[in-house]
Amino acid sequence: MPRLILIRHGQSQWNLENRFTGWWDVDVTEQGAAEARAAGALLKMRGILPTVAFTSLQTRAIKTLHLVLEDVGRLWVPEYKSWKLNERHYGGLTGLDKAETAALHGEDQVKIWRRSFDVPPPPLAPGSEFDLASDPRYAGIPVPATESLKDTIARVLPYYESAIAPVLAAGETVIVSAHGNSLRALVKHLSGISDAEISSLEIPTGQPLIYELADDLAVNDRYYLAER
Ligand SMILES: O=C(O)[C@H](O)COP(=O)(O)O
Repeated sequence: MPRLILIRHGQSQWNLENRFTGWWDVDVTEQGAAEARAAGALLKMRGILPTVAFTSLQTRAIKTLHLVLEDVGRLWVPEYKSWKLNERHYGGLTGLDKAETAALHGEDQVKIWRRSFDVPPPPLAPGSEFDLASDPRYAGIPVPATESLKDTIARVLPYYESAIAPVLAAGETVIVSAHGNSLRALVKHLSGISDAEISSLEIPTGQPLIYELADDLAVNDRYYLAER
């Protein structure tokens, strides 16, 4: 039977510093690496062993995936990376401290930027230190200036349908190591969460979220592995 394992990267350095990260590339902290190893140990203990892996082009998600796969003895499985699984782009908020931003713009405005469905943060200013136009991993890719969750869904969902769903339909156990908002996009679709309800869905770092699927990829069950 198809099975989907979703895991948000372990705590990142900018999660620790409470900074908006988005497409900026930061590493996991020691705690984040420990979260990933613990996730791998739990998957191994429960006998949930990935057979195909997907991740973004961002270090925190890639490293989390590799730490998990190492702990389950599956670094050898096929692995696919795509920018379409990147975190939502936080635009002009990239690098800012979330608390300082709330003090400057108000808690309500920051909550809208962080959790609304279709309101993007202000765009990244041209020439910003967080401009990724010259990053070789994005050569030929339309790097956004900012993204709402709706924008993120518009790139994550087609990738799920075209790249991930066919692998699941073949009966594989797929692990996707990604980010808070690119996974919220996926969970919104898989669990039929409304545009209004999605604002309250939070995905913790380093916790395997399991989807048990039917052969037609209908969702039979969804649970955090640590809670079952
Ligand atoms: O990109 C970030 O800052 C975090 O990974 C997710 O941020 P959020 O929880 O504010 O959406």
